[in-house]
Amino acid sequence: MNFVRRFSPLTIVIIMILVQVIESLVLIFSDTRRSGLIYLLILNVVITLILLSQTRNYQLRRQDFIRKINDEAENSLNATLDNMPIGVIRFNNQSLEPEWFNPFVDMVFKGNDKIINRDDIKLILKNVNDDQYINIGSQKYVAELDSEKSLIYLIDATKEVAFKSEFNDSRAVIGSISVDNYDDATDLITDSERTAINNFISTFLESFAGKYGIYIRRINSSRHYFFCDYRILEKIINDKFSVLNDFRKSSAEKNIPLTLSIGVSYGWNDFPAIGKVAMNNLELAQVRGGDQVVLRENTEQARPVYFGGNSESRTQKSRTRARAISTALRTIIAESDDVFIVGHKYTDMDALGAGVAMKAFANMCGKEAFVVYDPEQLLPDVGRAIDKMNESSDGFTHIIRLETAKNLKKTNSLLIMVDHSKTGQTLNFDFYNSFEKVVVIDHHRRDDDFPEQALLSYIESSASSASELTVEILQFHDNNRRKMSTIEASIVLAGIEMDTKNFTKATTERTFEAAAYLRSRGADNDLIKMIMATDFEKYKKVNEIVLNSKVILPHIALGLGIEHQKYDNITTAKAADTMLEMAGITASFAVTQHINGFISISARSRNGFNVQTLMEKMGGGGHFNNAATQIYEKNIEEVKKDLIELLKERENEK
Ligand SMILES: Nc1ncnc2c1ncn2[C@@H]1O[C@H](COP(=O)(O)O[C@H]2[C@@H](O)[C@H](n3cnc4c(N)ncnc43)O[C@@H]2COP(=O)(O)O)[C@@H](O)[C@H]1O
Ligand SMILES: [Mn+2]
Repeated sequence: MNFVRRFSPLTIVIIMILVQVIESLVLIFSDTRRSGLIYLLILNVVITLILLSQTRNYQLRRQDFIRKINDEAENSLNATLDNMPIGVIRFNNQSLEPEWFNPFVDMVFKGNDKIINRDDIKLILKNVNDDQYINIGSQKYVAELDSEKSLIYLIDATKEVAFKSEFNDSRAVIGSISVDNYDDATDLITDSERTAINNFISTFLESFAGKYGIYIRRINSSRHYFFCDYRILEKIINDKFSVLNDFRKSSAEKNIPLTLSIGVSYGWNDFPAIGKVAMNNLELAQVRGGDQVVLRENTEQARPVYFGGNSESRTQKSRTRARAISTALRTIIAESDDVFIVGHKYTDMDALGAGVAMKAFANMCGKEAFVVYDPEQLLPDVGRAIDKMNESSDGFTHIIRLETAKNLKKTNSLLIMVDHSKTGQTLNFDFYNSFEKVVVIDHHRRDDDFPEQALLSYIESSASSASELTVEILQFHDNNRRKMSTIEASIVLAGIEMDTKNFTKATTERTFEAAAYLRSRGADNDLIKMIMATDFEKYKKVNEIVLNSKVILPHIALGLGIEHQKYDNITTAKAADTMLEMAGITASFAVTQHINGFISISARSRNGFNVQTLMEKMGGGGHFNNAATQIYEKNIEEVKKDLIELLKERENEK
């Protein structure tokens, strides 16, 4: 009968009426007495009432049961919310005030002696969007947002963060240390003196390794390798690779002009790749002038980080490298159909001079060569030099416009980039990109953005100019007595004169040797003066900036362009040059609005003041004593403020 309880009262009444009808029919047809029918009716009514009462009891019990289950479920959900190690916060999405939160949230914030408020909600929401860990007290949390329900879930990630940092700390680090100028310093000394220098180097580096717990191995007198994990590297980074300064000072005390170049890389698992990046970094540290560290993680997207670079590049006394480059370049030119030479954007006299010398070199190798310029980016002195070239000889001087060069270029042509090594600075990127074979000859410290397909690169940051480097390469050609005209020699010498400010800056004995060679090829002083003469109006604009200058910090001059006036590169550069000539000034900065809209800084310095790293911090670059940058989307005042802040930071670091 149990199943009957599940019927509804109406169903039971209908069933019982049917039963009554059937029973009545049976009795009528069996001729039974009328009183029997009445008894039967009464019996059915009683049965119906009993069944209805049972059904009602069943329904009531079922509701109680469901209610009880619901109560239990609610209690257990509340207990879970109360006890689970996840914070749940409901907030008002207009005011951001917390409306409800579970005890875990209370515990997180009470642990910090406070109750969660709208500022906490704001902070959490900011970090949800930035995908950051949230620091609350000593713990770290990740937050998930259910924006539809205005709910925040707060998950304790302290252990995860600790594990991650443990994991990162154990990354492998490989480093290579090279002693700069070791060969020059030990060239003309006795064996016992050399042994003393070797001992000094080994003892110093062993004590450096001991201090940090590094494993170090000597490969030869001037080269060491070291291994450690990232935890140790981090300490060395926090000390800003003070090993560089310590080594420079200790060797100076011993009257040995030595510095260190260090290449370091780190990463997971792939040790050969980490080692290779470390070696590339060492090469970069050396070509940037030595006395510095280049650090880059072994990942595709990692960018190099530089430390040091606090001494000017030392001159390589030996010209062995120039000879080797000259030989290698002859082979590359011999295998090419012809040669195109480009300088940097707004090609200057040094770039043009180096181009003319390389054209002569290619001609000596029996190949046709073209120096490419862009009439849209023509500086006045370069324009005058090109006009002079065109006046002389047969009218076709192989100094050609970019558009002509694009048409002449063949699949097997060679591109020589002179006076720059950043693809972003090349005269025209598409033109550069159309070459499969590229050679780089430059006197700037090497940076990233170096041409990937370079077959050969000759970078000597201690050289005065690119023109000087190319003259040396030229001199090592057996055929060097031929194929350089007076006007060509004059342009190359003008290039050296421009970068050395008439032999008063960055000159070495090699600069004068190159100049003597050019003089022997007929370089003409009057011609050079005519080419390099300053335009009268430009001179006035240079003075405008100089007159608007101030000594902003001890020995540091800052000149500003006049508001709403625009200046070209050379005017700004010349103003910085002029300010540096003033008594007591060791660094000068000219800040102007460029004719192309951006803000331009030219920076010049002397006496160990590194303007290159300063300009690098502002997105530019250049040399130790001669650097610049271009800044978009800021005005002169903002740039001036940033520059002064960096200069003050530099003062504090000293
Ligand atoms: N964004 C950059 N990244 C890396 N390096 C950069 C960047 N922008 C500039 N540089 C390099 O910084 C130095 C200094 O540049 P500058 O513009 O201040 O000065 C150069 C020329 O404008 C200037 N110059 C050219 N002709 C003359 C002239 N007739 N008289 C005086 N000054 C002149 O001389 C600087 C030439 O520098 P060089 O090419 O390095 O020899 C520079 O290295 C930029 O490449
Ligand atoms: Mn140049």
